Amino acid sequence: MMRRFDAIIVGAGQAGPALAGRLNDAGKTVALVERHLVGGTCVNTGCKPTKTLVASAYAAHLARRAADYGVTIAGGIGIDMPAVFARVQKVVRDSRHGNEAWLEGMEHVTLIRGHARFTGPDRIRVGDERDGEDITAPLIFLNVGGRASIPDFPGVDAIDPLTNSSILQLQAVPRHLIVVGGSYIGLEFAQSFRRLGAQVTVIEKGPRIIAREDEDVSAAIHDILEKEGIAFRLDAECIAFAPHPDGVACGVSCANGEPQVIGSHVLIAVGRRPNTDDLGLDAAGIETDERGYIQVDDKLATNVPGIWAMGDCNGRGAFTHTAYNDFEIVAENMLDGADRKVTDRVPCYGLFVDPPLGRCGMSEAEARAKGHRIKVGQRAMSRVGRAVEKGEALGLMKIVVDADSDRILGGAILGPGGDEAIHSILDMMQLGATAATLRRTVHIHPTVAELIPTIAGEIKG
Ligand SMILES: Cc1cc2nc3c(=O)[nH]c(=O)nc-3n(C[C@H](O)[C@H](O)[C@H](O)COP(=O)(O)OP(=O)(O)OC[C@H]3O[C@@H](n4cnc5c(N)ncnc54)[C@H](O)[C@@H]3O)c2cc1C
Ligand SMILES: NC(=O)c1ccc[n+]([C@@H]2O[C@H](COP(=O)([O-])OP(=O)(O)OC[C@H]3O[C@@H](n4cnc5c(N)ncnc54)[C@H](O)[C@@H]3O)[C@@H](O)[C@H]2O)c1
Repeated sequence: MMRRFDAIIVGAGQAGPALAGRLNDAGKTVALVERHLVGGTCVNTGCKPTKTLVASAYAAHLARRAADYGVTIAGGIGIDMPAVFARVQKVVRDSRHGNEAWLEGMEHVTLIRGHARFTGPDRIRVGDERDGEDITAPLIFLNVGGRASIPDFPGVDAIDPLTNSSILQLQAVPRHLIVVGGSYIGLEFAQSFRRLGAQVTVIEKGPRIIAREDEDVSAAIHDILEKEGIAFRLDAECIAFAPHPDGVACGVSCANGEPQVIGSHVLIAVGRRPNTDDLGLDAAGIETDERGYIQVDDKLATNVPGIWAMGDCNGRGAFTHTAYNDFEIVAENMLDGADRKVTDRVPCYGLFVDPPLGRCGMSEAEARAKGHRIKVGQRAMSRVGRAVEKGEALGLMKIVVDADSDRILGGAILGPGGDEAIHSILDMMQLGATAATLRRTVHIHPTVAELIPTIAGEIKG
């Protein structure tokens, strides 16, 4: 028997449940298929647990620095790792349960647990051949997300490496955590575990960490992390692993330094891959690129009429806010007669090391590469009053402006509250504002964001 719905959504991550809600309100029957945990990556193994861990790590760091503020802590500080992880798990559980309760309250939505696979352009098999069921709908929305990519490093099968998911199951601080990959995932875990007491080495194949950022931003973050005691091995070309009496030997074959790093645990954080390899896309004729990302147009429609792809699996964003924006685009175009497009959004994201990096639009290097003649306004956090008052004056802020039109092209704020303050530049960019408009805006004293109009007035070619 084939159950029929008005719509099928595969994946209860960041776009699927919200779309189910909109369709439900419009009176449509919806099958929402989820094979694992409601909330997907962000809620269960991504944003939420990591930002909760970052908060514990920040508390430990601040406690160690208490004397800088004239505060004494008798007997030193300790880390109760089971309590740290219990806090992480509670935040995750509460969020997941909240999502589940929200879905259960939707009258026309049926949550079906199981793995979904296309058997035709309008039909999906949930579960295996024997025990599964077939469902069909004229509208299908894919929100299948991604997972950690584990390259075929020599020896990787012999060492049981950690990913962003399994590292959250640890009950104790690793003695020496080797983090392979010096980018968003790797650096957030590296700093958190360092502050919670682990020795940490980051191994990166490129010549610098977070290579998507401008060199000065990348260097400032490297410097901050190194001063906290994190070791870096850059230009690591031939990474290989072998079991070792002390845990794991990681061959790094770098140009300089020891050829091996011996650690107790290895976290692999070298990128993500979309969950599209086991979705039966061929049965529906849905096109992907060579890395498995579903090909979509500017309104997130696939090449097959009636099928859309939202979130990480379409390769047009890799963040929770881009997945959610995908939902808004699809829902408003379909239900409200809107004309929203992916290319209308200004790229933005945070890197939640401490101090955090907030980013929007183009980096300086990107703007130059795209042929813009640019001007840049810049200031070190040591010259930002609020950062100095907080005793957190590490980092920098900068604004990139098109020299010909005076339009704001991008911004970076690495410093206390940088993840929040960046929205002041982001919102101006969404409105297509010029640096002159930003310069005339009055911001609240004393804040980090207060300096944004000042910098907009100091831009140089
Ligand atoms: C460690 C880490 C930290 C992160 N931190 C941040 C952050 O601070 N800010 C930020 O914006 N982003 C962050 N991200 C990225 C963010 O988590 C993702 O961009 C976001 O979760 C993508 O949402 P999604 O809905 O596309 O996919 P997911 O959240 O991955 O959801 C996809 C869902 O589909 C299900 N599914 C897959 N295939 C099938 C199938 N065949 N049948 C049924 N169900 C299926 C999966 O089980 C999953 O529940 C982080 C990611 C990681 C790994
Ligand atoms: N704060 C956030 O919003 C946040 C946090 C975590 C993750 N994410 C999302 O998750 C995605 C994946 O993050 P990520 O950090 O895993 O990947 P990434 O693609 O951002 O970076 C991978 C890093 O690993 C390095 N690398 C690649 N292959 C390697 C190899 N063989 N050996 C050593 N180093 C290697 C790359 O040079 C790069 O520095 C990001 O693109 C981001 O969108 C977002």
